[in-house]
Amino acid sequence: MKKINLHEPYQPQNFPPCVLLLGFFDGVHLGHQALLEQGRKLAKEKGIPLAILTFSRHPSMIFKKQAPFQYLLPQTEKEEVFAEWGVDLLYCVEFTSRFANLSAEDFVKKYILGLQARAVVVGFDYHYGAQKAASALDLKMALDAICPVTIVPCFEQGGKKVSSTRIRNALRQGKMEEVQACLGHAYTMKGYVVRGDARGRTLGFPTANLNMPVDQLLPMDGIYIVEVAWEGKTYQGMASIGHNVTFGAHARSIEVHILDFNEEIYGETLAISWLHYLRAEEQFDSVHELIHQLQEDEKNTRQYFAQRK
Ligand SMILES: Cc1cc2nc3c(=O)[nH]c(=O)nc-3n(C[C@H](O)[C@H](O)[C@H](O)COP(=O)(O)O)c2cc1C
Ligand SMILES: Nc1ncnc2c1ncn2[C@@H]1O[C@H](COP(=O)(O)OP(=O)(O)O)[C@@H](O)[C@H]1O
Repeated sequence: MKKINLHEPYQPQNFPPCVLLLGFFDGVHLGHQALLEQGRKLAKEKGIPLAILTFSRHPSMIFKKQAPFQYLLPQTEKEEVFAEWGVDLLYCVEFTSRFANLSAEDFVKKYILGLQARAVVVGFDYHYGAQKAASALDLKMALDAICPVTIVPCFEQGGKKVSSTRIRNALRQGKMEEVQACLGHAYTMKGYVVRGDARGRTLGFPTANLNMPVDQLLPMDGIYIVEVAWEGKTYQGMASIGHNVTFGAHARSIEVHILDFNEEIYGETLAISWLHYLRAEEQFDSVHELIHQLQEDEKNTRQYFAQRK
């Protein structure tokens, strides 16, 4: 996949004809995947590259005072997913005031026809142009005669629209099964292992402490059943997102105890998949009670995986 950065006003270049998908695609959920499927099919039929027009940062960053934006999937990982889907070209626009103020007509001229689109695929709720005033239907009416526009209908799960907002809300409530149903796979984040207080091993439950992602949305605080991928292997585990309240005020940390595992892995990168919310973090009166609870968590975790088989 070739990535081409664009900054309004960009210099016209010799772009190849393409099938163009439009959108931000945060999380690349099942709704986004429906667009990718459709785009891939059209690109194959026409024998031309599949391209995506997206933004280097989330548009809300220029409208709201909220940096860093917390993504469902950090940009570099999203690009890896696009490449796996067979996307050939990624047009990445820096979302600036100048870009946001383009009229709908200018956007179509510069960023659809200018990028040599021969077919366009958008979702049913797509909007574009200044104040996002133009809709997917407007795009179809403006463009269809010269460049066919496919509008992908609403993709639902459990009778409700799949959207990045819905996934964010579910993450904030620890509803990991709903998140997974919308994504088509478990919510996953990558992090490398940093040192903690070296207390875990004394409890009989060593925990790999992960560096905190700065730009990815965390699930709600609590204790979870997880899967840990490391060096091409997958391990069962249980993880905590919280403040280790039993031991006084700590900054929020992500810690994972990997079952049936005993290796030093400081500095290693792990991918944690969040499968199921077990319980809230508790403040125990004694270390002994915490250990007892960790043993219970382990029992529940093993049971979960045994039943999943
Ligand atoms: C599955 C799991 C459940 C946990 N539950 C709690 C809890 O309920 N209350 C709490 O204070 N700490 C909880 N912790 C965090 C432990 O306090 C923490 O892992 C321990 O203090 C070791 O810290 P260290 O890695 O910095 O040495 C939990 C950790 C894991 C892995
Ligand atoms: N089963 C395991 N799960 C997680 N980490 C483990 C495990 N076995 C050994 N380790 C190693 O032990 C370290 C955690 O031990 P711990 O006493 O909790 O120290 P720290 O507070 O530095 O995390 C991990 O970072 C990892 O290198």
